[in-house]
Amino acid sequence: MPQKFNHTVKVSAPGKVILHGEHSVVYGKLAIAASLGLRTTLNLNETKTDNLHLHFDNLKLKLHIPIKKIKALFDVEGIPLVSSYNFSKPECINQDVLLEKINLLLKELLPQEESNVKLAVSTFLFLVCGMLIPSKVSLQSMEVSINSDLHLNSGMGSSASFGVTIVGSLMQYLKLKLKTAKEQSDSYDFLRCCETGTFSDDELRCISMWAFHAEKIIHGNPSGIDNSTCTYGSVVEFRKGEEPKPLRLGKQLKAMLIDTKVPKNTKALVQKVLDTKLRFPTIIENTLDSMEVISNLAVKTLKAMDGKNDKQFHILGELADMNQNMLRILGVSHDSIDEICMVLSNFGLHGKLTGAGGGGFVLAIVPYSIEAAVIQKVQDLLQAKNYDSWILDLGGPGVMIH
Ligand SMILES: Nc1ncnc2c1ncn2[C@@H]1O[C@H](COP(=O)(O)OP(=O)(O)O)[C@@H](O)[C@H]1O
Ligand SMILES: C[C@@](O)(CCOP(=O)(O)O)CC(=O)O
Repeated sequence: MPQKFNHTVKVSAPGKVILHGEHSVVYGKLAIAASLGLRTTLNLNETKTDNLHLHFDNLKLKLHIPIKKIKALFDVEGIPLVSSYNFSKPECINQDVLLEKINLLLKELLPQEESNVKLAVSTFLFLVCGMLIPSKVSLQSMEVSINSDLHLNSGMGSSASFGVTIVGSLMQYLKLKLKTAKEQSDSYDFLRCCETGTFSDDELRCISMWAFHAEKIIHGNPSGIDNSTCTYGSVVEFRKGEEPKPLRLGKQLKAMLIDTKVPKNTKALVQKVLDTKLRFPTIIENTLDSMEVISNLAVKTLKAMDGKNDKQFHILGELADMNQNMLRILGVSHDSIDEICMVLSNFGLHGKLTGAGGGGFVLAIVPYSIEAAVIQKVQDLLQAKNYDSWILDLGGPGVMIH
């Protein structure tokens, strides 16, 4: 075990679900997302071992990387990694050049590992290199453990939660280092050095931006909805390129989440929709437009909820059914999703896929008035078909320092 030494940081961030607008959000349409009570947590401890010790529990990965090998990655001389770079502008970093160097290192360190492990490690190294370069804080040995309550590759935003947790931890670490060393750097003014357990609005914006760039490594062309929701938390309206707008709801929303146990690949599904759009532009564009209308109506309905009766839940249910049909047209549903939606509909619940689809999770908003015995019966029936399910609160806090 590496010896514990000096600074420690603990940060967590939630996962997310998309209530309406997955896929259409990629094309600039309105979406609604909510943070989940399930979180990813990172513990960072400085050590004295000349290594970066990585423990990614969900991937059963334990990896030791010599610090000098990581420092060589951001040896900027001769390589244009950075052009007019500053900490709050991650887009200035030459991501392709940095990732190429990281991938070469990973070929040596993880020759046999599957691509999901390599993507997770390269995301981590990208953030360590990208965020530390402009800070002028020299990298020192540390132990980093990441553990998540979320299911990976299932549409719960595990990759964004993972990215936001890493960015939040590195930001908090930098704040501690800069404060201790009183080092002067461009980032010093930007980061609000404080001992409280909160991030400032500027810092949250910066966390979401860095996490968006990290998401590109795993997703290719993300809309930004996942990193925004995992950073800010709450139930939000989201449109690509804009900051999320929290929906102030009168009462806590609850959802049933059902695991199809079919793994999905977000990057491939986003590409599939694009391919279909290129072949049938009018049909797909009309479908995406209809999804925008559904999201707008869902926002209005959510805002009108007063918790007194189920009127708004009926409308939300109809909108969920329509949205699920649109997602079928886009070609991202799956037999298991259809089977689950059928079971739910027999009990007056309205399921739709959440996230990229192709498997992953089905989401159904739970009306306030539904009896616990009915919920139990639905869950038992789903279990009999080998589908696990949970009732979860929607809209908890975003990234947090512990
Ligand atoms: N807790 C975690 N530890 C390590 N890697 C993670 C973790 N969570 C997510 N990842 C990375 O993100 C990938 C899942 O991303 P993605 O397919 O987008 O699923 P999701 O819909 O859950 O975000 C994983 O294969 C892994 O590379
Ligand atoms: C399909 C999409 O709208 C949501 C993907 O969500 P997830 O990766 O399945 O959690 C893509 C995106 O918005 O970047």
